[in-house]
Amino acid sequence: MVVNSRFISEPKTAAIVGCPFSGGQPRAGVDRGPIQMVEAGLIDQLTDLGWSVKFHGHHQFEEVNAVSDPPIGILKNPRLVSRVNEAVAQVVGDHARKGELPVTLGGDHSLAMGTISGTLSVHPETCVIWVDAHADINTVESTESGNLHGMPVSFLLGLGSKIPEFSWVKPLLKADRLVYIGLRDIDTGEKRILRENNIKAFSMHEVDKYGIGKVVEMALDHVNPDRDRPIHLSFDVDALDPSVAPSTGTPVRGGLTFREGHYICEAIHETGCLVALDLMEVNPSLADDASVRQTVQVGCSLVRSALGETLL
Ligand SMILES: NC(=[NH2+])NCCC[C@H](N)C(=O)O
Ligand SMILES: [Mn+2]
Ligand SMILES: [Mn+2]
Repeated sequence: MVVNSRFISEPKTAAIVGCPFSGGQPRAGVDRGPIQMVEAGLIDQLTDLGWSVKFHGHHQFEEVNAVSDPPIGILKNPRLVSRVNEAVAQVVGDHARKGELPVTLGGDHSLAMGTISGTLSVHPETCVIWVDAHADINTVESTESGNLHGMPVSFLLGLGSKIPEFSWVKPLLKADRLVYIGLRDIDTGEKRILRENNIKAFSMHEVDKYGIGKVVEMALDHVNPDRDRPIHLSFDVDALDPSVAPSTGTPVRGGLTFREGHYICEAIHETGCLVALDLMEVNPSLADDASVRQTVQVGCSLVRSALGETLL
């Protein structure tokens, strides 16, 4: 197996950043996602692909958990989410600085505030490909739920009013370096934000219209026209149809097929530009045992595809 990745040093090392964290949303159990993916054999699977894999156990957020954390406005667990993400940004940045590929396993998608901050601190030219049913771009003003997993992108872009607690998040992501694939459940306020900031998004409508091959090509042409910029792929497992990945906190029907999800990962691997990967929102406490096993396995196979597994 040939690992294709021009920004990663030899020997190609994948650093698993296990983040058992659920504070960005209300449903218990999403903190078990990374634990189950590792237990399902992900480390060995990546080793078999030719990676040297670093994994020193899941990150512990207990100390952070202890702080008293009343809502700020309607934002829930703001201090907890902020501190955990600040730590994640540090860890992801440290791995990236060493030329390793950080693979962050969530946990809820608020963690991307940390992972993408970490990546951008090392690779400022990075573009972000966000694969999700949701845009996760609510601002402090627009959020209706107050769940921070619906907001990380607005923090990274510097949109909305600033909260002192999150002052460590630098707005290093430019709107034209971000592209979405798989969207189908966007809040009214988010639609306006996407429009006003001219953010490129390929919803399921475009996936149906053009096919996934063309959509990925157009997405890359937008954020990475010469295929020379580093890519951070942030994959929310709820981008997949609930029949493919049922165990997740905010499932939305009409999603990506198994192959469409894997195709995205394979095509991004082929660019050789991947510098960081997130696999988020696997919640093993939702749905029956068979559905949980299926979702955990899909999570592992998406990671393998992004790290070079091919069908032939
Ligand atoms: N990462 C996710 N699953 N996000 C779901 C977000 C749902 C909704 N837009 C909200 O802001 O609450
Ligand atoms: Mn989502
Ligand atoms: Mn998400």
